[in-house]
Amino acid sequence: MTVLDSIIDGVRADLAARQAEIPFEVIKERSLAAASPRDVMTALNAPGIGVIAEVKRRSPARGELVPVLDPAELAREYQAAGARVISVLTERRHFGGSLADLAAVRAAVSVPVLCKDFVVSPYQVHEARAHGADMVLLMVAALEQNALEALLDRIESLGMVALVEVHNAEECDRALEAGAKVLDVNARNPHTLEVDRDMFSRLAPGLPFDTYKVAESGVRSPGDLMTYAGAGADSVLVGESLITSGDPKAAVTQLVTAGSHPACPRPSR
Ligand SMILES: O=P(O)(O)OC[C@@H](O)[C@@H](O)c1c[nH]c2ccccc12
Repeated sequence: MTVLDSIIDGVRADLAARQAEIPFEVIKERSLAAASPRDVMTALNAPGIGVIAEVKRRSPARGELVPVLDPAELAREYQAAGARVISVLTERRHFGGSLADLAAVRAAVSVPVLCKDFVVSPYQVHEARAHGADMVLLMVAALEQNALEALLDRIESLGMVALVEVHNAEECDRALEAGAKVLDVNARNPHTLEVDRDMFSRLAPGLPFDTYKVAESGVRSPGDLMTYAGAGADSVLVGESLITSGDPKAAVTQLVTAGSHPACPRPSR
């Protein structure tokens, strides 16, 4: 059993417990009654290379990242430093997150918010929206093709944007086939947790020019952002290196500054 398999098992068990408490119809009503989604595409398409900054308490690879983390305060710092979208890890068992973290961040910032979880059921899409999500992650590696398509449609029908995560060429084809408009190439292999920073530059040339491209995982510095920009990334998604930097606001500022520098390569879109 790979790391991804065991995470998904835990996600399904937690999901079953929540479903036993709140019926699908109720969570659906709450998602429809929530404040309208924010405009993700306009935020992502601002000039220069974008920074999506992640609120992440722990990781399967590193354990706890910092002892006390106030998600709302951290998100405010990310926004003040110029992050375009704030990603919130909501998975509990391996990342220490929660839907409460998502709601707290959504209330603290005015930029769009990404729900980062292992979504396997429509129930989770409605939960995400009910807690303020504007964007929802779908991992191709965790989903059969028909589930991927159905979840993507549901995310869009609620006015949100799907961030579709891929790790290889076959997953890129499946994501595009499903109609993904925003793709993220995760340099971390979800089965082994190993980071391969060349993954983006191998996959990006095969993607349509009008697909919005996010490079994800293992971004440590403005240099990494420039490298990904040179390979065609429109935005980078960064978690761990911000959280552990000691000064997340300064770390985001450095990335945003590099991404808007005239010498930074521009995507061709
Ligand atoms: O902390 P990093 O190395 O900057 O990586 C962030 C992000 O890519 C990582 O949290 C992630 C990528 N895909 C995921 C899927 C689920 C949970 C988490 C993730």
